[in-house]
Amino acid sequence: MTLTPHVYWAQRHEEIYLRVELTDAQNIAVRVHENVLQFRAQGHGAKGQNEYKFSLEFLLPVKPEISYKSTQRQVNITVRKEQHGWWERLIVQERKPVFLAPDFDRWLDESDAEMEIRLKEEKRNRLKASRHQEDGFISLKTGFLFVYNLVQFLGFSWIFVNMTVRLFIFGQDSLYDTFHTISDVMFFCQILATVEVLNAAFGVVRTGVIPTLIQVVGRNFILFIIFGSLEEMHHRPVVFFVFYLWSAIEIFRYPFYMLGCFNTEWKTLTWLRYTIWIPLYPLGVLAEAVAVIQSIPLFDETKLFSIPLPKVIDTSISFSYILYIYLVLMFLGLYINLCHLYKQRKRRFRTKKRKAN
Ligand SMILES: CCCCCCCCCCCCC[C@@H](O)CC(=O)SCCNC(=O)CCNC(=O)[C@H](O)C(C)(C)COP(=O)(O)OP(=O)(O)OC[C@H]1O[C@@H](n2cnc3c(N)ncnc32)[C@H](O)[C@@H]1OP(=O)(O)O
Repeated sequence: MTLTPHVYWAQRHEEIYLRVELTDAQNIAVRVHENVLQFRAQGHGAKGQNEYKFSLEFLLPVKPEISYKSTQRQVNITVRKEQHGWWERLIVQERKPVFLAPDFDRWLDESDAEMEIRLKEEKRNRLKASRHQEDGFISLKTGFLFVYNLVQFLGFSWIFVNMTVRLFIFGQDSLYDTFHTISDVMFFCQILATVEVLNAAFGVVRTGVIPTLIQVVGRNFILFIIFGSLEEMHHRPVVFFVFYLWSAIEIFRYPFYMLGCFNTEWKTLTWLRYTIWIPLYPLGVLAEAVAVIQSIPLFDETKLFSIPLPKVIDTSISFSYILYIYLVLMFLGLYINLCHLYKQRKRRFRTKKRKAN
């Protein structure tokens, strides 16, 4: 005697779903030939562990390729309709066989199914639109970062090359007029560098705000307050050392970022970006500290930026006190940024190694 399993069905405009109630089905044979689906399998059904089979002649043409998935409780079969449309019933015979019933878990009537299609379509369109928006934002961000890094690279390269050439041509004399030849471009680059704090704050780049703030505020303090406001500092060799050390890292850092904008890297450049800060950063802070120390008597003499006290006391608080505090802050800043750069270096080379494995 042929045993038939319970079969439940539902449809969409493009597909037919069949759920065959057989537990632990094995040796499943299912195929569609000339719109007739034939199914045979062994499993546990309404009549216990047995071989079960059934066949269905579909009402309208279907594609011969079918897909099925057997789970512990049932076999799910998906058949694709030859033509997109809604069928009034599943099979050719008007009287449905007793083993066949609607699958109410998946059942939709035609208007529900149309609504489902519309919702899917809308979801797809929304996804597409947000992807377009995202792509637009990413390319705008990449373009902005690339131009920013390029401008900084050109600025710092000009500074570095100019100072090197002048050193070769004028020797020691070039140390005394660095400020006059270089300061305009350095002012421009360092004002522009405040963009890096905003980039970090608004998540445009993946980096911490504090290290960037320390870097930008630290340099701008030296550039604008110590060098910019005291003419007596302009001819000191310390300007040369500070500017040279600052630009020496930037001629590697910015091209590294430029390549990063296109997800590209040049290993030597990456190594230089994450390595030469090791000698340059402490030397840079040392040069900046020398500049601050040299400026202290000048601020005392000129009383520039001193804070006046009430007339009866007839004195003022010299700016040099602020500079002593700043000297302490500098070494605190140096410590924070050395730790940050060390972490960034470890992260970069660890990731690279993992990728290589
Ligand atoms: C709170 C204020 C208190 C003020 C107190 C003042 C204290 C004073 C302390 C003074 C210390 C300053 C001394 C300093 O002036 C001395 C010198 O500069 S000497 C010369 C040597 N200097 C250096 O080597 C430092 C150079 N500067 C830097 O490295 C950065 O400015 C720093 C913030 C320190 C670290 O950079 P960052 O955190 O950004 O690390 P990464 O380069 O690894 O970048 C992280 C990821 O972000 C991507 N990124 C970053 N910037 C850009 C960009 N412009 N364009 C594109 N992409 C960018 C980068 O690719 C990384 O992405 P991923 O991880 O995906 O690779």
